[in-house]
Amino acid sequence: MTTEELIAQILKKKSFLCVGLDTDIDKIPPHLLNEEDPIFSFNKAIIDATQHLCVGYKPNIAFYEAYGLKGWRALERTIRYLNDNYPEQFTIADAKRGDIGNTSTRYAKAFFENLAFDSVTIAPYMGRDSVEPFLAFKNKHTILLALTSNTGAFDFQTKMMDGREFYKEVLEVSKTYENAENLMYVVGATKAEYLAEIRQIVPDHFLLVPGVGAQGGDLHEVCKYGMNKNIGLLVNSSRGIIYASTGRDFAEKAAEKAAEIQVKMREELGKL
Ligand SMILES: O=c1ccn([C@@H]2O[C@H](COP(=O)(O)O)[C@@H](O)[C@H]2O)c(=O)[nH]1
Repeated sequence: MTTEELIAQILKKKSFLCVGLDTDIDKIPPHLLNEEDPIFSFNKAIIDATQHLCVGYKPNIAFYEAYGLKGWRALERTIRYLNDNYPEQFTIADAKRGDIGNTSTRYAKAFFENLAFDSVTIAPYMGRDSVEPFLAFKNKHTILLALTSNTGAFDFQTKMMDGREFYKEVLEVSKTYENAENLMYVVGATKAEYLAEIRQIVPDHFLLVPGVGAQGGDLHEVCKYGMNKNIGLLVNSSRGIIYASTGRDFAEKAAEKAAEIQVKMREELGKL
């Protein structure tokens, strides 16, 4: 999917919500456990109930890898279901990969070609040659961790390096990478006050913002400091939406939670 197509979807749906598919078999409604593939059945119901309220889905790969082959099969079915039925949805493999170039190319093929995701999250720590193999894929997006939502972000990301914070170094240096127009960045909603300075460095790139909902980030603050002329935000909520109920009404309740966020997003978009 191109960035222009993503922006068009946001304007059409008046939403920049991404629903996180962090599907944990211990948290899904018990009646689904009798199904042949409970994880996929859960995801399918959540997707069908929320797709009109959001523009993207972000399965976190850890929740699938944890179940071995069964988990990978559920992930494969989920991304295929999305691409076949809702190709307008922007898909994110939250995998946080990155390795020497030769290996990064294989990761890129796994997520962009084999699984056909639109984007993948990447850790910047190994530098240029670990990121550029992902950027080489046309109309695919590489989402680099910049300033993450967790408290551990202060261990390294905000430390000074050559006169500026490390996360700012990540932003500045990555702009010089080949095909940098295919970059997006992760910035945690819990650190919304940093967004104004981040926007000075990357005014045009899209930001993936996790951390509203269960982690307590504030949507209004994120929009105030992070929105640009093309919106430039994809705000993710996982647990706050998908585990709204553990009963048979789980999909309906998830849609209610997604709708609550979408209403606020519509208001924020109205201010543009
Ligand atoms: O800085 C980051 C980077 C990634 N995440 C991931 O986003 C979701 C958030 O889930 P919630 O349930 O809405 O808290 C999850 O997959 C994280 O691994 C993040 O939270 N922060």
